[in-house]
Amino acid sequence: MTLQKLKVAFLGPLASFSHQAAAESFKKASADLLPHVSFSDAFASVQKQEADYAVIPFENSTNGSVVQTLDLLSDRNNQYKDVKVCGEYYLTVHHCLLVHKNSYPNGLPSYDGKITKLYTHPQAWGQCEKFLNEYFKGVERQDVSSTSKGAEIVSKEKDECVGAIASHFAAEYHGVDALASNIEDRADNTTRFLIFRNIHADRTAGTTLDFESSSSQTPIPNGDSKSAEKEKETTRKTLISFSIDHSSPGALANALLIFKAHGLNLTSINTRPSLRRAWQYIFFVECGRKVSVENDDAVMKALNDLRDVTESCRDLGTWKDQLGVSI
Ligand SMILES: O=C(O)C(=O)Cc1ccccc1
Repeated sequence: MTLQKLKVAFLGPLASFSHQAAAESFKKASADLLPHVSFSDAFASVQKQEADYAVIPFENSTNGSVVQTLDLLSDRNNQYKDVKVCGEYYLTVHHCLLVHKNSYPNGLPSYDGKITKLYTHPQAWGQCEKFLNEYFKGVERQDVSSTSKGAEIVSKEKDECVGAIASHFAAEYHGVDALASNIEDRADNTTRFLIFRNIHADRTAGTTLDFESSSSQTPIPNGDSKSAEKEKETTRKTLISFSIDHSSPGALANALLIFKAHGLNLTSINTRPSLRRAWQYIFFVECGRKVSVENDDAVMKALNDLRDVTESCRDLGTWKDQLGVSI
């Protein structure tokens, strides 16, 4: 029997932050990491079971939610019905301002203001505002599909008046220089990546990976072994989306009360436009609970109750909290 390597989709090209997150979160598994040109391509790969997992940025500690990911999760055309979150990974993100090789050998002090265009992924601008305002105020900004793509463009661009925001790793990979390093506004700049899989797929990394050591379906151990004790200390997170009748007073409050009733602690609420009617929204609620025998079916019960008070609702997955865990 040949054991096929796991296939993990990420936003490419190689040397993007998503590549780094995929490599680190799957370092204990035997996995092929597969670059994709967009988040939607990576999601589609998991839906079609061409990839076993996808690692996708969900929010950044400086710049907030990644709206493209929320839009994928909105799944307005029902394209990704089997794709659910199964894990998360926190990556500390350090950005550099990249320029042509040897164009500024003396670094930032010798910078003469000649750069007229900068490239990066939309997520990165908001993480480096202070630096950009100080050195590149008014310079044209061009969104590209990934930070690594920006570094690649700088390496190929004949006109030397361009720069990109990306990692040191991307600088090395594409053969460009870092004019400045650690240009992020905050030293603790961290991106939370969600790990997605297809609920119908049988291939899994199983207990090799920290994030998959228990799923919402796994019965909670009730013994007094060390692992049972540890498991009880674990927080599980769940993501649920729903839409409500906006004309009905209290509709949102009623939906949120259901989380409280089942002991699910609300940790974040996001919205995206419903795109069915202007000024109406899809709500994304993330909640957490410490696992116990008593609350093992809390999510299922909450979803049942939510169906009575929402227009539509969807379980987007349950996974193990990695924030309180030493990784
Ligand atoms: O463009 C990349 O490198 C990505 O993986 C998306 C991204 C951009 C900025 C911070 C984290 C992830």
